[in-house]
Amino acid sequence: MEAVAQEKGTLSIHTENIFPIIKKFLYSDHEIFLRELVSNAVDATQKVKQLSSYGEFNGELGDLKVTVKLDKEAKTITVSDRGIGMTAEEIKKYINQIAFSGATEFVEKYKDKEGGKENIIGHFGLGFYSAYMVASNVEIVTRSYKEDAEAVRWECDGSTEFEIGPAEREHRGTDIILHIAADSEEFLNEHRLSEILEKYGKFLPVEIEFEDKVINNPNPIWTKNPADLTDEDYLAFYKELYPYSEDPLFWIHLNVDYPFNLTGVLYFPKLKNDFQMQREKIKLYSRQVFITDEVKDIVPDFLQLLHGVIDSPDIPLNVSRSYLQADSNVKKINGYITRKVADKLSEIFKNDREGFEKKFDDIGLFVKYGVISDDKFYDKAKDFCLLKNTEGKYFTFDEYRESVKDNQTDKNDTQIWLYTNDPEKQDAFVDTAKKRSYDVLVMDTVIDPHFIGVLEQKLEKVNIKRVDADPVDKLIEKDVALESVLSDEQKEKAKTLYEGLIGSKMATVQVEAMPTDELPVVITFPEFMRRMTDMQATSGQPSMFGNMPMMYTVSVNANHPLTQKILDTEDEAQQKTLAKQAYDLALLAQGMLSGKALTTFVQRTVEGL
Ligand SMILES: Nc1ncnc2c1ncn2[C@@H]1O[C@H](COP(=O)(O)OP(=O)(O)OP(=O)(O)O)[C@@H](O)[C@H]1O
Repeated sequence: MEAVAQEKGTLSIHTENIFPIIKKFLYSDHEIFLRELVSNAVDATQKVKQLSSYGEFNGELGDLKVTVKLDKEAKTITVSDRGIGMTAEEIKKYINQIAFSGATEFVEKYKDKEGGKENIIGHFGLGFYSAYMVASNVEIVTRSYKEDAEAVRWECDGSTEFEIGPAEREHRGTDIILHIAADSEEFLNEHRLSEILEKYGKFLPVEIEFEDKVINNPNPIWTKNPADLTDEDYLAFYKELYPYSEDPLFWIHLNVDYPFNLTGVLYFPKLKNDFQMQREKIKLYSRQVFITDEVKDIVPDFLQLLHGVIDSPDIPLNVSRSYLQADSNVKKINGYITRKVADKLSEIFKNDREGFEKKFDDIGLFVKYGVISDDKFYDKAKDFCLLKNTEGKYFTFDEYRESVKDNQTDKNDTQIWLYTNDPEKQDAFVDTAKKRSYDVLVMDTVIDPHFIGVLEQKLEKVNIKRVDADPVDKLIEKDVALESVLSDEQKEKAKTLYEGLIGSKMATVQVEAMPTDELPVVITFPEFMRRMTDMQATSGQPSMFGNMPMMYTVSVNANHPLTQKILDTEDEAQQKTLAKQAYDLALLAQGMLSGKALTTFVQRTVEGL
C-alpha cells in the first residue's frame, strides 16, 4: 500500500464551471438584475457625491439622475449614471474579478468619514453578473471622474472571455447595456420594467428616471428627522405605500443607531376582526433598497399586523439580498421593535387616555395578540391593555380588579370576572348578573378565548367565566348557601321528569336551590368545555370532539314557584307540558330554540294565553 503524505493545499476553482452557477443560480428571481444594476448606478452616484464633499472631486456634479432606457428594436436595456465611472484598471479589478467588490473597498477606505459607510449598497461583488440571467451580451461604456480619464468599453458575452478597449463618452459615468437574451424577452416590456423599478427602487436615494419620469421618492420620511415631520407627512406617506387603505390610527417612527442601525415608520391600521388578511404589509428595506415583505424573522408575529417600512443596513442578508439570515442581530431587532411599540402605546395611553380608549376597539385585537404571544410585551401592556364592560366603560387590569373586588370575590377569595362574547344573544344572562350588581365584560373578538386564558395565568386569584357558564349564584359562589324549598324526594322527582323530557346525553340535569328571581330552568355551558371548543374554532384545528354538540347543564330552580307547581300537578300530560314550557324558555334564553321546536313552542304559548 502506498503511504499518504501529509500536505496542505489550496482549493482550485475553474471559472468555466463556476460562472454558469453565478449567472443562473445565485439569484432565484431573474427580475432582480435590474435592482442590482440600478443599485450599482446609485452607489456610483453616491460615491461621487461623497468624494465631492470630501474635496477629492472638484468638478461639476451635474444632473445626477440615473436613467433606465428600453430599446425594443435593438433589444437592449441600458442603465446609465453620472457616478464615479471606472478606468480600464478599475474594470479589470472590479468587474473581471468576480466577487471582488469595489463597494466594500470604498466603504473600507472612507469608513471614518461622514456618510462613508452608510450610503453604499454593494457588498458582495457579485451583483453585476446577475445581468447574465437575462442578457446574452453585456457592454459597459464608462468614464472615470478622475481627471484626464479616458472612456473605456468592456464587453463580454457570458463566456469567460471579455474584450476591453477605448470608447467615446462625453461625461463622467457609466452605461451598462444589456442585450437581452431570447429567453428573457419578457423584460423588453415597459410595464414589466416599470413594475420592477417600482417594486425595488421606489425609495432609492438617487432619482431614477424611466420613460421620462422619475419613478422614485429619494427622500422617504423614514430617513428624515421626526421633529421635522407633521401628521400630514405621515399620512401622505401611508397613502404612498397603500394607496387604497383607510387612514391609520397612529404611527411610530423608529430610529436607532446602537447596537444596530434601524429606521422606519410603523403604522397601526384599523384592524378588522379578521386579522389574517392584514399580514405582510410591512416592507423591509436595506439602505432604501426594497428587500422583502416577508418580515417574519425580524418582526414578532403579532407586530406583523402593523403596516409600514423598516430599513436596516444591519439586517444580515444573503448574497442574493432576497432573504435574511437568522442571527443575533435579528433577535435584537425583534426585541427592539416590540419595546418601541409597547412604549408608544403606553405613551399615548398616559397622555391621552380618552383618545386611547376611542382607538382601543380598533387596536385591541393587536394589543391582545401581543399580550398572548409575547411575555415581554405583556409586561408593558398589562398597564395599558384595556377591558371593556357592557356599559362601554374601559378599565386597566388593576382598575378592574379594584372595581369588582367587593362584589365579585368568591368564598375562596378568588375574583370572578364575568364576560359575554355576544351581549345580544346572552342578554338574559347579562341581565341576571346585573341584578346582582355584577359587572360583565365584553370579550367578542376572535382571540378573546386565548386572551382570557392568558389573563387567568398571569393574574393571581382571578377566574374568568362567561355569564352563562353557571346559574348566577354558582358563577360567584359566596358562603351563603340557599335553602331548598323542595325535599330530596321532590328534587329527585323533578330530575327524573326533566331527564325524561330532554332525553339527550349531552345534557346533565341538576335540581338546585336558586333565587326565585332566576328563571325556573337555566341552561349553562361549563366554562372549561366551552372554552376548549372556542379555542379550537379559532385555531382552525379540527375539534378533538369532532362535530359533537356541546355538553350543557340544565339547572332546575328548586325554589321557583313554577317548579313547585309542576311537581304539584296531578295530571301527567299537563305536568309534562308545563315542564316542557319551562325547558323551552331556558332554550330560548340561550338562543337554542329553532325550527320545529320553536314553532311548537310558539303554538303552545299562544294556546295557553
Ligand atoms: N455603474 C457603476 N459605476 C461604477 N462602478 C461600478 C458600477 N457598477 C459596478 N461597479 C463596480 O463594480 C463592482 C462590482 O459590482 P457588483 O455589482 O458585482 O458588486 P457590488 O455592488 O460591489 O456588490 P453586490 O454583489 O453586493 O451588489 C462594484 O463594487 C463597483 O466598484
